[in-house]
Amino acid sequence: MTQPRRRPARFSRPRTPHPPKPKGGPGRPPVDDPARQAALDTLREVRARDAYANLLLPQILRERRITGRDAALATELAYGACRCIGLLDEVLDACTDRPLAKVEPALLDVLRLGCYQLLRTRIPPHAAVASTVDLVRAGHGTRSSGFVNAVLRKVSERSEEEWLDKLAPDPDKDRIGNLAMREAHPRWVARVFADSLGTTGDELESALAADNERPAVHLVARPGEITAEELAAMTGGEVAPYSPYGVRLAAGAGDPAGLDPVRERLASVQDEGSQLCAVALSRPEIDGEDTRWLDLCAGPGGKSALLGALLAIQGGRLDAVEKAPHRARLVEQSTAGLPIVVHVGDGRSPAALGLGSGTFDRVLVDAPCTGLGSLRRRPESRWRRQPSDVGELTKLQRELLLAAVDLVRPGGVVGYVVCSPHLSETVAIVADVVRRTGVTALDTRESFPEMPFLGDGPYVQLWPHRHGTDAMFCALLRK
Ligand SMILES: C[S@@+](CC[C@H](N)C(=O)[O-])C[C@H]1O[C@@H](n2cnc3c(N)ncnc32)[C@H](O)[C@@H]1O
Repeated sequence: MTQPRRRPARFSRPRTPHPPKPKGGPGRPPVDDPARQAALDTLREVRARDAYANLLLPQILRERRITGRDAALATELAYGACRCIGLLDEVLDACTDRPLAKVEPALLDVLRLGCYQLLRTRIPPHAAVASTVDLVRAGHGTRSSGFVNAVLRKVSERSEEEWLDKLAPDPDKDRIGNLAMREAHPRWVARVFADSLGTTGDELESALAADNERPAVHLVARPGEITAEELAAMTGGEVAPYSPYGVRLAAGAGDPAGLDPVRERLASVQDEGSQLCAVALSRPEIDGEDTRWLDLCAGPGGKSALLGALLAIQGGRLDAVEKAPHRARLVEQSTAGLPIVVHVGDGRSPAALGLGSGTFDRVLVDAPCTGLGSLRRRPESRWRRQPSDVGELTKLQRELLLAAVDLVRPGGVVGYVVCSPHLSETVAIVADVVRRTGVTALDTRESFPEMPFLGDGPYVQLWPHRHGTDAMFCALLRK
């Protein structure tokens, strides 16, 4: 292994250039470090079984009764390390004498956990290394712990900034690659954001950085049952800036499922951007009847519940289609008591479900997508998604939107929504369907009257760094 050149530290965090060598032998008892063990188990399951960290870790914490500071540390380490797996691997690769692919996967998990602590937390380096090495010794013996100790000691010789200066592409030659590594995104995702924003400048950096922040939790107050102001007073949250039904919970407000209004079905958890896209469908004026609405991709039912509640007030019925039976059941649960009929089936074959051409006044297509607009919610997902996923999804999105245009009546409105800023999933799909069917693109910005920074239109692309919402895309079309 070549020793990286030392450079002056730019960060003020405490640094120990040479953390102590591991002590103790193979007979040492397993460590009692519930926070790091929980984080490590999460990293392992994410790698080995494609688990979702944001679903698995809360379960581990509950089962092991890990609370308070340990729970906070486990969360910071597990989510933080998952978010920057690619960056951690670049640094680790520079500190090992064999390719990372040849490192035993279970040891790689440990290295990632240790590397994250060294680069991105205030944990003193000697504590980060020693506690990580203890985890290895407990599970793998002294030989492996020696290897981990040696690699992490190398990592600890530089701060994150210094590693980035050494490893990131030259910004003058590859600005996107540089920002991608600095903000811990795959390069292709940074490219997608740059294409959608139309810049590789400071705004791209802000957009990438926003994915590394933990999002605020939003509730939606069910229309006709409770107002946003009442919900805010009951939950200690504050009325959200844009959605007429939104409440933003204070950071650290705890599990929203335990809040009284949520248990009593007066409210549910829903990103403010999702609320706005559902409400937008209801906003353009239409002539004549306005009582038959359709949600063509309904599971798990967040937007159906909001649309169904609006229809309960004005009179009408929502048909909700969902292909996956278990998700259709979730729609039924989340919309119980509302004027909604749930159909299990494929939205591309609506006739098989008894849904006729030209029968609906408004149709929502909240299509399956890459989810590149909600990376801040799913720590590991940016590294799991592949550019090759896009082709299959865009085919499905196009087919679903064409089916929606067929199902809406002349004069009715179709809303096309994805949680992604990828141009292939957004404007390219809509442009193609407009061209093929002759529907009219509405100025969708008019149906987001509360929102600033909506650009030139006619469609709406929300962004975490601009609006504090997920990066939802919405296009409204009139037949
Ligand atoms: C983005 S999610 C919808 C989220 C939902 N509108 C909400 O607000 O809770 C897309 C949904 O479409 C479903 N889906 C995928 N292919 C489908 C198809 N061909 N027909 C109907 N639903 C489909 C997926 O199972 C998934 O539940």
